[in-house]
Amino acid sequence: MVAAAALSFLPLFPASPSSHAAALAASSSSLLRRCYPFVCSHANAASLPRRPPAFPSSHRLRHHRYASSIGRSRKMGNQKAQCAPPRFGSLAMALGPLHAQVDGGRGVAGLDSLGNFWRWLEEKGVKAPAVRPAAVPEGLGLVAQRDIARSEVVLEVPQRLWINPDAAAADPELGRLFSGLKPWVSVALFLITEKSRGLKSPWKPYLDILPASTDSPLFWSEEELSELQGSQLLSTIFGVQEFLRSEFLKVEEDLVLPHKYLFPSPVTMEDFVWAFGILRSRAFSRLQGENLVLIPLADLINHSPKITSEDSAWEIKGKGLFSREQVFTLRAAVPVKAGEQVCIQYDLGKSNAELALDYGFIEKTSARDSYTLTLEIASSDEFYDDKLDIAECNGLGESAYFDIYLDSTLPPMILPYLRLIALGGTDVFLLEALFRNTVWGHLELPVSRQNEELICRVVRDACKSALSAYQTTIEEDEKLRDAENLDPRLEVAVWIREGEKKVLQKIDKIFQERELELDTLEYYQERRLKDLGLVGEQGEIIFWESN
Ligand SMILES: C[S@@+](CC[C@H](N)C(=O)[O-])C[C@H]1O[C@@H](n2cnc3c(N)ncnc32)[C@H](O)[C@@H]1O
Repeated sequence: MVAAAALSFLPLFPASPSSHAAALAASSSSLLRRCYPFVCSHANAASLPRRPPAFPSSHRLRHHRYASSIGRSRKMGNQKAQCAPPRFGSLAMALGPLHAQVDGGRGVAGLDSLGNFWRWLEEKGVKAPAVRPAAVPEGLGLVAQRDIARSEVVLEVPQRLWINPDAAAADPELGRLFSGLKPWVSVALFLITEKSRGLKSPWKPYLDILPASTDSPLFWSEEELSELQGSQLLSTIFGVQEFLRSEFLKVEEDLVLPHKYLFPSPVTMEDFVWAFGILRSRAFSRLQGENLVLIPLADLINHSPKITSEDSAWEIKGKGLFSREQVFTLRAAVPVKAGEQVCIQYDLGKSNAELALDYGFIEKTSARDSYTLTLEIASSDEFYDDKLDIAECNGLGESAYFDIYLDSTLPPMILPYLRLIALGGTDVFLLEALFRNTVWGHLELPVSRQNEELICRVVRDACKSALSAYQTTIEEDEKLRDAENLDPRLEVAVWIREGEKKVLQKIDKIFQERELELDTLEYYQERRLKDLGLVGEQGEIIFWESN
C-alpha cells in the first residue's frame, strides 16, 4: 500500500486508491502555542476576505496553544519572575513622569490621567520607591527616579489592587454572574463594565491610563491587514477573531442579554476585543486559568530585547507576618540608571508572530522568525488507530505542531512523526503491535526510500504552495523594511512575512537536500540485515561458507 499525504489546506497527494491518507498540514500556529488559553490554527495561506474582514468559519480552533502575556513561564504564588534591566537610557520623554501626556494608542487621555493614576496608587498603598510611570517611546513605561541596583525592589502592589477573577467575582452587582465564567472572560467583562461605570468606578484612574488599542494586528484595519496577505500570521489572526466572536456571542446570549438591566451599558464585540487585547498584552500570568491577573503599575513595564534572561524579576508573597494579603513585587534584575526605563524580557520563547499578536511589536532578529508546520494523521488513514497509538505513546497526538525557527535546526520529533504519518505500502509491518515499543526508534532513521521520498515531496510541495501565497518577494520586503520612517504596523507586517518566507525556503532546502541523498541513505531493511549479520559494513551480502 502506498501512503498518501495531503496538506490540509491543499491536497498535495492525490489520494491513491489504496491510500490511507495521512494529512500534513503546514498551518498557522506558532502564535497559538504554549499555554495560551484558547486559540486556533488554520490553513496556511491566508488571504483577506472581502468585507467584513475576519471571523471566517473555516479555521479550526486550537485551544490551549495561545500562551499569554508578560513573561512566559511565571506562575502565581511564591514564585519568581524576570529581570528588568535598563534599555532605553535617556528615552524617557522630557515632560517628566507625572506630567507626561498619556498617549501611545490611547489618544490623548489628558495631562492629568497619569498624575491621577499615581495619586490613586499611593492612596491604595502601592510602593514604588524608585520608579514613576512616564511617557516613553513605547507609550507609557516605568522610569527610574534614581540609580537602581540589581535586585532592588522597584515596586510593590498589594492584592487589593489586582484585577483577576476574584476581583470580578467580588463585584457587588455582577460578581455572581462573573464567577461562573472562564477566568479571562470574567476579567474581560469586569474591565468593560468598570470602564462603562465611568466616574462611579473605583478603578477609573487605572482604566483611564489603559490604551484604547495596541499595535497588535487584532486592532489593524483591513488595509493594514492586507500587508499580511498570504501569511501564517494572518490566518492566525482570523482564527483568534473567530474564537473571540464565538466567545462573545456565547457570553452575550447566556449572560449579558438575560441580565442586561445589571450592566451599566450594552457590551459590544468591540469592547470584548479591546478587553482581550488588554489582557493579552498586560496580564501577568497565563490567560487561561485562575491566575490571570492585571497588576496596575506593574503592567506598565516594557519589554527590552537586550534582556536575555527571564530570571527573578517578580514574585508574589504574603505582605507580612499577620497579613493574609499578598503583594506583587517587581525587582530590577540589572542596574538601572536614573532616567532610564526599567524593562523586562517578556518571553524568550515567543516568535515574532507571537510578539506581534500579543503586543504589537517584533524584535528585529531572525532568531524570532518562525513558521509552524502542523502535521496530522488523517482520520481517513487506514492505519489511523495504530499511528495515533504510536504518536500518543511518544507524547504526540493526531496533530502535532512544529515551530521551525530560521536560526535553529529542525525539531527532532518532526522526521519520525512525518515518517509515521506517511507510513504505508510494505512498511506498514512496523505498525504491528510487536514493534510498538521500538517503532519510534525505527522512525528516527529512514524507513524506506519510498517513505523518505514521500515526506520530502509532501513537505516541499507544502512549502512551495505556502510561498506562492505571499504577495511580495523577500527582496521587496528587505527593501521596504530598510526604508526610513516606516509605519510601525507596516514594519511588523513586512518583518513577519519576510521571516515566514525565509523559514519556508529553509525548510524546502533541507528537504531538497534530503531528496538528493535518497540513494545514499541507509533504510530499515538494510539496518536490520546488518543487525542480523547478513550484510557487511560495505553492504555486501554475507554468504554461509559451505565446506
Ligand atoms: C505591558 S504593556 C507595557 C505598557 C505600555 N507601554 C503602555 O503604554 O501601557 C505592553 C505594551 O507596551 C508596548 N511595548 C512594550 N515593550 C515594547 C517594545 N520593546 N517595543 C514596542 N512596544 C512595546 C506594546 O504596546 C505592548 O503591547
